[in-house]
Parts: sequence; structure tokens; C-alpha cells
Amino acid sequence: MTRIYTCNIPIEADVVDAFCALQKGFTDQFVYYDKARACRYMGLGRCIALPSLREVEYESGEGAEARAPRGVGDGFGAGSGAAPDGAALEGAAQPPVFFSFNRFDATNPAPADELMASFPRLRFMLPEIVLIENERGRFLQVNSLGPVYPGRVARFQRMVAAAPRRRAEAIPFTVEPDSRAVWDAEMEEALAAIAAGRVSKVVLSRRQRLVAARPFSSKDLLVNLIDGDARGTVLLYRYADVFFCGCTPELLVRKQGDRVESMCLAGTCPAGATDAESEALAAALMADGKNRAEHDYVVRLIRSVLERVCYDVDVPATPQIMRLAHVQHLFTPAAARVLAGVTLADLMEDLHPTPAVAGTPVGEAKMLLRSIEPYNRGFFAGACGFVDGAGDGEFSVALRTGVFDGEMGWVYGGCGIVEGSDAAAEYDEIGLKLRTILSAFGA
Ligand SMILES: C=C(O[C@@H]1C=C(C(=O)O)C=C[C@H]1O)C(=O)O
Repeated sequence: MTRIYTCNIPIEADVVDAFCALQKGFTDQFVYYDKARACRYMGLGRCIALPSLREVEYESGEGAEARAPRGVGDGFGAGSGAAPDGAALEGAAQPPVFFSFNRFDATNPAPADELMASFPRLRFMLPEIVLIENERGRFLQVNSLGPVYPGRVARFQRMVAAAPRRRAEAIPFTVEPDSRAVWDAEMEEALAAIAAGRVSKVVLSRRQRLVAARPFSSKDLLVNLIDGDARGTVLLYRYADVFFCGCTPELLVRKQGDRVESMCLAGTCPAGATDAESEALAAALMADGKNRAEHDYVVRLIRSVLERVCYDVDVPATPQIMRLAHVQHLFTPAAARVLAGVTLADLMEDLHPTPAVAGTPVGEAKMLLRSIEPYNRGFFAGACGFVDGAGDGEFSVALRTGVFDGEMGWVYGGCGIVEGSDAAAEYDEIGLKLRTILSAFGA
């Protein structure tokens, strides 16, 4: 049994400013920051990494006053939103927050780019410090394997209270174009596999190498993504000097007590320059049979997974439009209540990868991608998120992302291919999607 000591202090500071003020001394960094909702977790340092959360218990307290230990073992697995011992989580009793960043295809033997390959294979990572902004308030959480020393908490508290307003930095860069001829050949292979009946849909990706005019930090890109016009959830995972980050619109799964939400997101058109243009593009997207078919594969898979491990499943029959800064998508929200005993990690594994990022059937599409794509995607399109000590949390699909080391990086984007897809149009669609991660370089 691993015992974790968690101390939570309510704070007033802006969590992003606090993160920027504290981050310098920490090479391990973790961010899950929903730009639209108070679901913001920013972790620094690594207290412990665990393969599973079943053998964990924690003592949580406000300041130095720890409460009686909670048996986290069951709590992480329980289908209830209450603390593991059945007591409701009160006030500042914010459970410890574990981060989890998972690769798109963890068993793909092909090499990832050199930056992505440098990350360790760890499952659940508990930071030493987590800055939290959620429906309970804003907190500074300090996690430890021994009782938390009050002086240490006080020092972090002072730094958080004195955090200056963050500053944005624009970073000039160039992108090395990827080969159009290689893309055309990949499209041909994908369309041949579809024509042969091997898959109905496959989601091909492109990656581009980026070189910056001067060194940049993970903080620079994080601040630009959070304060810029990209919509969605900002993700960051830094290990030593290398970091993976981006801003994704795609929720994979959210669990709060027995309430589960997911999102079917597939089918794309440009955002449009004016409201009128954007509405016309959205109407055409809704009416387009090819995009509706691409979308339906995702709806069917997510509904069937939820119908197996949940009840009260609600997935509307007609999609809506999600309008983002650079593109618009067809999107269908999904809601359900989870069967007792099914954990958030179980849900994540059952749902991921969806046909939105792999194809249909999923296993066949993954195998096809291993042979068509010349690289391993690493965390791109993987399931990335957090789980707290009550077993609640969420995972997003790591789209609109890249991996960087301070002077260069790799950016990734993909799109769904079905019968009749056109190589030039799909290439351009990925170009639009790449703009989101590239916007991290503009202040
Ligand atoms: C694969 C990506 O996006 C996915 C593919 C989409 C599509 O093919 O229309 C739309 C949204 C995402 O599910 C990406 O952004 O890289």
C-alpha cells in the first residue's frame, strides 16, 4: 500500500500566473487546462509514478492538519463521487491529482521522433505541487510520501501570493514542408485498403519539423495557448528539457461520480472569415454525406462502448457544429452513468482510440496506420488527462499538439479518409488543423 500525504491550501492567485512563478525549478511539468470551464490542473515536480491506483491511500488536510487516511484503493475504482470511505469531500479536502499521458498506439514497434521517444513509459504521475482551479475553488496542493513539512508549504504559498502577471512572448519560426508526393502515396494506399474492404475509414496524419529563430520555453508556448484564441483544453507534459503540448477540442471521457460524458468529434470544414461565411460552411458540412458518414463511425463506436459499461446512455441522433478558431467540426455529445466498479482508466482504455483518430474497424485501422505512416505517433492522438483520489477526472484526445525541445519541434495533424476522399483537400484540411499548435508561437 502506498500512502500519500496531501495538503491543500486555498489560494487567490491566478493559477497560470502561479504556475509561471513556480515552474522554473521543476523539470517535470503537467497541465490539463480547460479554457472554457473551471477544470484546471497544473502540476510541478514528480512525487511518485504508479502503474495502477488500486494500492494507494491518502491523508488529506488543510495546512498541516492531516485528516484520517482515506482508502484510496477502492476510491479510485469506485463508481461514486464520494470519498472512498463514503464521506463527501468537504471544503478544501481536494484529493491528490494524478496525471496520465498515454501514447496513441503504445505497442507500435516503429520509432517515434527523437523527442517523443525520450519520454518514459509511466502510467499515473503524482506531482509534488498541483495548482488547482475547479468547482470547489482554487488550491495549492502539495503531495508527499511523508508528512508535509509546514515550512515547505509556506514557501510555495508565499511564491504563489507574490506571482507577477505572466508575460507573453512571440517566437518566430519556420516549418520544413513535408513531402506532398509522400502524402499522395499514403492516400493511395489508404484508398486502396478502403476499396478492398479492409477498413471503411482510416485517419492519416502528417508531421512537420519546426525550427525556431531562438530558444523558447514550455512556459512561452503554454501561456500563448492559454491566452490565445485556440479553443479547447491545453495540455502540457514536460520531462527534462523535452515537452509535449497543444490545445485539443476533443474530450475523450469525463467522470464525476457515476456521471460520464464523452464526445464524438469528426467531420471538418474551415472556420470562415465572417459569421455569414462560417454559417454557410457549417450548413454545407451538416449536409455533406461523406463528413456525416465519417462522423457516424465515431458515434456508433462511442455509443456501443458506453452501452456495454454504462447505463442511461444518451447520444443524440443528430450532430451539432463546434466552431473553433481555424476549423469547424461535426460534434455529438454523449452522456451516461457508469456501472459501479468501472474506473475512469477502464473507460479511457475502452474508448481509446476512437474512429475519430484511428478509423473503422479500430484494430484494422491501427494495423493499417502502422504500415502506412512512416513514424510512430507517440502522444499525438493519445489519451491524456488526470484522475483524482476520488476516482474522478477526465481525458482528452491529444490533437493539435507537438513535441518540442526549446529550439525545434515536431507538429502533428490528421484527418479521416473514407471512400471518395481527395488527397489535395485532406492535405489542406490538416494544414488548417496545424495552425492551432502553430498559434502557440504567436503572443
Ligand atoms: C486527427 C485530427 O482531428 C480529428 C479528425 C477530424 C476529421 O477527420 O474531420 C476531426 C476532428 C478530430 O477528431 C487532428 O486534429 O489531427
